[in-house]
Amino acid sequence: MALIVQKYGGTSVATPEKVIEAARQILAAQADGHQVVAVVSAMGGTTDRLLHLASSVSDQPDPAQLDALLSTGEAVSAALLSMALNRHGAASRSFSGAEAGILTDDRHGRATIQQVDPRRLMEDLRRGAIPVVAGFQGEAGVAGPCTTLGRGGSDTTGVALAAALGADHCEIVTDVAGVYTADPRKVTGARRHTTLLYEEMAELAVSGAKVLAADSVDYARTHGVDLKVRSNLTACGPETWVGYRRRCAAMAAGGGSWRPAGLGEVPAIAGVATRTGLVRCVLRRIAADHAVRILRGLAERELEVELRRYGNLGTEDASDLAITLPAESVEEARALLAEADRGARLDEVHWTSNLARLSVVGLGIGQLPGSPLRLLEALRSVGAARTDLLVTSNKLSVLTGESGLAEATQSVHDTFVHEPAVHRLPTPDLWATDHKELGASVPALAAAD
Ligand SMILES: Nc1ncnc2c1ncn2[C@@H]1O[C@H](COP(=O)(O)OP(=O)(O)O)[C@@H](O)[C@H]1O
Ligand SMILES: N[C@@H](CC(=O)OP(=O)(O)O)C(=O)O
Repeated sequence: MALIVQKYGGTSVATPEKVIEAARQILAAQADGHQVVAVVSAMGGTTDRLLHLASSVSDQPDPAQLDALLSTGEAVSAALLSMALNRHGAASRSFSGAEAGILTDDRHGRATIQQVDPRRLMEDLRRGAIPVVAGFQGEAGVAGPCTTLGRGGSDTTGVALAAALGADHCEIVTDVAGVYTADPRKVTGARRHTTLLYEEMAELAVSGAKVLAADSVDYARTHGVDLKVRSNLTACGPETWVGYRRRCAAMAAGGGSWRPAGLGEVPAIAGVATRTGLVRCVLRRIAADHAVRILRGLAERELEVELRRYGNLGTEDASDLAITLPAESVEEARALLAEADRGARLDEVHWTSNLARLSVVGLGIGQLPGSPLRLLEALRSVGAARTDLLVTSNKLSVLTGESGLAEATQSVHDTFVHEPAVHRLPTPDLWATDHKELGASVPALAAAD
């Protein structure tokens, strides 16, 4: 019937029992007449253990060797899953990313998929076999060295294979039943979405909702791959669909009429997400050429840095510069500042660590008057620190302290998610004709699970 790519995350292959359960679900899909390509992550905790192992041998491991090491985690789970499938009589073999035809650029540790040649997988599918692909990895050009795609990269492997194989959709199998309005393990009352648009999911993912890796959502959007996020406990339970086509279908089934949010109406909230482990660096009164040198240096090193503020607070020739970066990048950033500082005065540098960014995502939320104020109020009501408010059309975000983050997130979720939602959808070309015919509105949120 359909060709489906099923990606099993680290939590879904964490133990031999879970590997066997994954095999059972794959076989059930095959028995239903579907062709399945499985993609697996390393068994839960393995990648962190391998990183730790590397650091106990070298404080600066060669990036290519680090990739060679990290890719073994996925190789283990792929081989185990194939064995479990074989044991139940299914033809199956495991593939490394390279064997599966995944070609990347050569940026070790954060490679980008450039091309996928799925012919070997297709041969196996034609023979009725079930290919199991090690996620998170590829090769830098044909017969090039092994590369890895960055944390959470197996999601991108699944989506890229689904696109290359022309699969019906890509299933992301994980330890929750879909995408919620906040991490359901941390926020009481988080509600599962039945459908989400790529744009909503992409903002949630970059804001820290780790249920899907941000790169995989971008890949899915550009290649038109529908994503189904579901629990590893059952293939028939609740789920969340991410993509235009599925939202259209859900709208058709929902009845009612769709309309964009009017001026002053509350847009639908996709969710609240947090990122921890951030550090803020403020440089006071630095000269413009110096600021440019620093920003250029950060960009050249490809450090993940957010420019939070750059502005002149009164004096003509000097401004304040505020940046936020993940704690892992601080050492490199400090070295860069010291280098850029040669000959300049940099005595007023302030570092603040243990920060978190708390974001509220919703299409059009930034254009709604008063919504930034409500975010600040929600934080104030629980005594949470708040600084560097950022407002974009689809997101409000603020820096706060890591301590008290749970309470702050709950308060912001209570404030925004329990308000009545009106659906505000972009009209990509794909929809231009469809939505008029469908003329339906969908409750974006299922009843709380
Ligand atoms: N908005 C959200 N919806 C669902 N899960 C979320 C959300 N935000 C964070 N999560 C977390 O993401 C986790 C799943 O991601 P991850 O641990 O990377 O799983 P996997 O091992 O399957 O890749 C969930 O257990 C949940 O705690
Ligand atoms: N093993 C990699 C790749 C991955 O995607 O893992 P998971 O699916 O468990 O998030 C990581 O830990 O980042």
